[in-house]
Amino acid sequence: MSSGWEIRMSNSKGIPYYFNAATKQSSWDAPSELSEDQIKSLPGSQHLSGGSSGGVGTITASHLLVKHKDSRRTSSWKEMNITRTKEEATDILREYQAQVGNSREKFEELASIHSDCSSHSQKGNLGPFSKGQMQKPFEDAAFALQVGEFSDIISTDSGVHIILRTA
Ligand SMILES: Cn1nc(-c2ccccc2)cc1C(=O)N[C@H](Cc1nc2ccccc2[nH]1)C(=O)O
Repeated sequence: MSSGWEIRMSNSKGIPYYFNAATKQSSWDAPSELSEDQIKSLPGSQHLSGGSSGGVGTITASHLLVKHKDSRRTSSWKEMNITRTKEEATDILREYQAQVGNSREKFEELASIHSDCSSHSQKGNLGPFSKGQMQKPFEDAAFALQVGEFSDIISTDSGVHIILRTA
């Protein structure tokens, strides 16, 4: 007998939630009455990180990148030749961090406007990725996050970043 539960993807938050079509209940957390195996067998389980769509150990994250003169690529969709220093880039990103607080909406707004990554066009969303795909400092920080959590400022060869894990 089906429990009526299914897993859906929240478009506004970009993270999965549990919905029961019979009772119309919805919850960000897995229903306590379901076992791990039952959850993995629910309709929509591919939305769970590590589901069939992304493979084992796949997460989804967004980021806001500020490049500097020592970045691997010193141009972006915004600027042909980025000359700010790493210290200046970090100060800029700290200001964005203060404006974002814990707001995903504000983060996406600022990433869309200010991120020096071409993912700015997707509100900073990089899509799903597994270990071994991103620069190591970025991967380490992103995989250490819980879904919905922001990283502190981290540095890669591309510049300085703030990461939000979304799935
Ligand atoms: C890894 N990646 N994904 C996208 C992307 C994803 C979805 C939609 C559009 C662009 C862009 C990039 C990328 O490497 N962008 C670079 C900057 C950059 N360097 C990164 C290092 C780690 C993670 C993300 C990063 N983004 C650029 O534009 O110069």
